[in-house]
Amino acid sequence: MTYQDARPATGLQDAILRHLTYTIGKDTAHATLHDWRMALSYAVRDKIVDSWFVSTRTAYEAGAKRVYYLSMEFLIGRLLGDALVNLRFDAEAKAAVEGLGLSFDAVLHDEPDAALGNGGLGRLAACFLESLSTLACPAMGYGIRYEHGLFRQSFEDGRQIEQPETWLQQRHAWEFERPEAMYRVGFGGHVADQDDRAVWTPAEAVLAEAHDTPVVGWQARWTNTLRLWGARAGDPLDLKRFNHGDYVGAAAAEMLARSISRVLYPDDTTPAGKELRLKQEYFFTAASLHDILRRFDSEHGDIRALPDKVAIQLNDTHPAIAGPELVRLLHDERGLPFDEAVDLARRTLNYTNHTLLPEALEKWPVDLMRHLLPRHMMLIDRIDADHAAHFPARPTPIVADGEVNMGTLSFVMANRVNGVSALHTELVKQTVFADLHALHPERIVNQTNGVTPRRWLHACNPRLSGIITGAIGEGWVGDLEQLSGLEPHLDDAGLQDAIAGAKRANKVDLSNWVSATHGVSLDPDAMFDVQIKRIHEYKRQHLNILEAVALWQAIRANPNAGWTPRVKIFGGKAAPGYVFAKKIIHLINDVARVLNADPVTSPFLKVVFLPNYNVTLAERLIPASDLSEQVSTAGKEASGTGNMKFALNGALTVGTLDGANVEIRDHVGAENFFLFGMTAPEVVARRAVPDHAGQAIAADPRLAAALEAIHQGAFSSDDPNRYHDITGNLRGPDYFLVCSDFTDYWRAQRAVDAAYRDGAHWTRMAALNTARSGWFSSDRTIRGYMADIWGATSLRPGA
Ligand SMILES: [N-]=[N+]=N[C@]1([C@H](N)O)O[C@H](CO)[C@@H](O)[C@H](O)[C@H]1O
Repeated sequence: MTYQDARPATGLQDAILRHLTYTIGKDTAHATLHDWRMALSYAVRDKIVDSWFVSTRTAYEAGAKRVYYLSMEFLIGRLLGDALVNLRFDAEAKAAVEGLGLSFDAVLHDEPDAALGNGGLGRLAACFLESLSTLACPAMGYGIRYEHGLFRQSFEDGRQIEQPETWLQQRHAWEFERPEAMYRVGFGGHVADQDDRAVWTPAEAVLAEAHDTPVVGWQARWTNTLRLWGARAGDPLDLKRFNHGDYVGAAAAEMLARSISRVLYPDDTTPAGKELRLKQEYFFTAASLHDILRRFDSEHGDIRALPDKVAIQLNDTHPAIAGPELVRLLHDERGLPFDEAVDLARRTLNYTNHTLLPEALEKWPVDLMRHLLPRHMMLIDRIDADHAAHFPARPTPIVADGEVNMGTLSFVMANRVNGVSALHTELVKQTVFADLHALHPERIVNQTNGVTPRRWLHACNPRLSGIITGAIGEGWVGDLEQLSGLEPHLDDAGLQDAIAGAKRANKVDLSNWVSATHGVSLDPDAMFDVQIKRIHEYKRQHLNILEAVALWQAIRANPNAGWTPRVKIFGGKAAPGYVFAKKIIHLINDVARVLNADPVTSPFLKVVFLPNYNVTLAERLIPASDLSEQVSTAGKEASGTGNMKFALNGALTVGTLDGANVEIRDHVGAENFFLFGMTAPEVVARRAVPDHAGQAIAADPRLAAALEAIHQGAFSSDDPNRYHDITGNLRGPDYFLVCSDFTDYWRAQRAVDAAYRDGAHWTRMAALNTARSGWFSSDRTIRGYMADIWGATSLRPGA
């Protein structure tokens, strides 16, 4: 079967009207914006299905090796705009919708974000699926169909308020139910020996029901599947109880079952550690492995060929139970000898580590694991003993101190383990997995993260995208390293003006939106200095706001010193239980209230915290950004991916040598990057210095004054002691070295001010960031996984 181009035919307006009538059941006179958006979505979806069927058939007939990406999170965002761009229908759709007298923007913005993730890890999974399709690599994503994604964030008196997210309140246009793909997943119960085979009899079971979303690649030449599992009870209603008027009891089983896929745990990096979370992790992992083996059996005969035909990627430790579960399916259910089952599983599984934060590595109490998954606990002990037997000299136990270390389990059961940036991978070898690395020196490899250029440049920044295509053609969208072709053109004044003009127009759009939705007016000629990411101490949003306070004080002291007008824009959610992070949010809002009302300084400095940061808000903010804040304590941010999106869209980075910042600086050139702060080894050394914060404060009066203002309640006159926990921490332990990096951060920010005042120079640096960021495409990352980890190939010639 040769490759067949699956690109579809057109006539979109007719299709929209047909779906409005026959799928939505509305006539044009009564249709709502939502109806039109659904009709357009169905019309577009029809065209994706054609590519989907061809891709699915081609993969089957090729008997190709398949990649399975197991992730508790897929931070997808909206799909309509992305589908239109990948189908190359965005222009026609705009014409069709406007031809029907509607606003194209309004229709697109009617779609809720699919916020099925917390941050970078979840968004990376979504970018990876899109690149897997663009590269025509047969693959499936497996995850959970949460009824409620990441909570909605709003502010009340500057405090974060969480409300349930409700993306499924209305029909989700992009999914197809697959009731035929339904699996029973057991929990609890006991294990008995029958004719020297372990037989697990669960105490309870839920059904995992599949919902498929097609993932279309660039130019719709290939479409893979994202399969999300929804949980439901075997018996949805206990009629006897119902007939006895016990209505709650009658629905209890259904409620209990559905709670497994009810809501996403809102913790980024740090694990929830709750029993329900472990149930979620086993639920989707078990259903996915069942489905993978069913498909394998339908295509291939001998299970011993599994590693040749299947590569499974574990997105962090969340699906780490896949190791024992696959051994259970091969050994207990299919009768393979234990060692062979372990070997097959190990050659099929791979694990990505996304963080070094000790508190982020999942550890489950042995009692809980034994209670919930008795057979798996037995297998974990046996795998542990088996590994220890191979390396008696250097014990690296999976089970220790009454806990199951899911990181060690993932490592021991993986063929390849990878970090997500060059620095992170080295630190993984030197710290969290140093012992295991010594035992298995070939196992850890690096795959530096990437982002899809379709969503994160072509779709979200059409102005810059058009200019680039005008200069070098459109090949860059599918082959991002072609952006380097821009560089020889950058002396052309016309091109520079166009690039500067596009950035300013994006900033005007953002200013209009911020003023319309938040009542804050922003000067589009001011520098837009943006920090958008989850709120966490290691990401140091409090270093950024401390600098804002110091700058405010400096401007007040000398208003006519020729300050560079700057707007500091923040966005990001704090895990609901993370009190210190929520305090940082409150502080930023309190500082914003005071600074923005200050007639002396507000022409030069404004602070805005935009609520409910999500994928769609990122798509609005990043094209309008001049400065990207990547200021984490070196050695803490495994990679970052926002940093790549900003560089791609011509925002300059002020950042530390942490995560992928290091590689961004290498690619864009040190002269086009504002570096500051200690390196990872310097951080470790500085932390050992007694009273390192006190010393830094004593050496920098500006820092001392800013801290004192916060401490004295300058931004919380209604509650002067409100931030004593923050100032107490920064003047004391300051584990993330905010104070020790402050002086150099201030220096870097003043260098940024100076550079921004030279518009042509700034534009050139910005354009060089774009031209030299091609390597940070998730297509490049996925090619790396295909070659170095999965041994998978593209089914499209020349991909
Ligand atoms: N979990 N986790 N880890 C992260 C992010 N918080 O989601 O994964 C992201 C994706 O690998 C990284 O970019 C980021 O540095 C890292 O902290």
